[in-house]
Amino acid sequence: MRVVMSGERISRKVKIEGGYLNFSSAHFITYGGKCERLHGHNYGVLVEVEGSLGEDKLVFDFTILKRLTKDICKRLDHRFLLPLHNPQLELTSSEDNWKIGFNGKHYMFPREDVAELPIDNSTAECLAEYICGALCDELRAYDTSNLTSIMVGVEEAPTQMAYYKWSLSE
Ligand SMILES: Nc1nc2c(c(=O)[nH]1)N=C([C@H](O)[C@H](O)COP(=O)(O)OP(=O)(O)OP(=O)(O)O)CN2
Repeated sequence: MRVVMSGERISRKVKIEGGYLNFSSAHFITYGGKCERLHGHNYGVLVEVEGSLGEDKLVFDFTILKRLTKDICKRLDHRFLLPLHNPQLELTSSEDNWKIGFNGKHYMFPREDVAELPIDNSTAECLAEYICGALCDELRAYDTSNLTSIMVGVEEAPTQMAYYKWSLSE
C-alpha cells in the first residue's frame, strides 16, 4: 500500500449511470411568467457518492445504489410530474383527478398517472434535488458513516443536465 504523505488528500467516489436509471415522463415548467406546453422527456439519472473506503473496501455498494435509484425512477416513470409547490399553478384535487390551471388554461390528469412531487417546478434542477432527497431517505437504512457527499444528475436530453449535491460533512 502506498504511504500517504502529509498534506496529501485522497478522494474516492463511486458513480452509477445508464442501464435502467431512467424515466420517461410528461411535464411542463413555468418560467419567465409563461407556462410551457405539455411535453415529455426520456430522463436519465446518475448518482455519485463520495467518501472513504468502508470495512469491505467499498465506498458504497453499486448494487444497492442502483436498486434504490431504480426504485425512485420507477415511481416517476410514465407519469405526469406534478410540482405540488408551484405558486403559479392552480391545483385542485379530487379523489380521482388533479386539475391544473395556469392563466385560464387547464389540464386534468387521473391521479394514478401523476407523480405528486414536493417541488416548486419540474425543472431538471428540482428533479435532481428531489431524487437526491428520496435517495438520502432510503440510505438511512444503511451505514453511510464513511460518506461525505451524494450527487444526483438528471439529464433531460444528451445536451442538458442538472446536478444537485448534498455534502454530508466538511
Ligand atoms: N436550467 C434549465 N433550463 C431549462 C429547463 C430545466 O429544467 N433547467 N427546462 C426547460 C424546458 O423544460 C424544456 O423542456 C427544455 O427542452 P428543450 O429540449 O431545451 O426545448 P427546446 O425545444 O427549446 O430545444 P430543442 O433542442 O430545440 O428541442 C427549458 N430550460
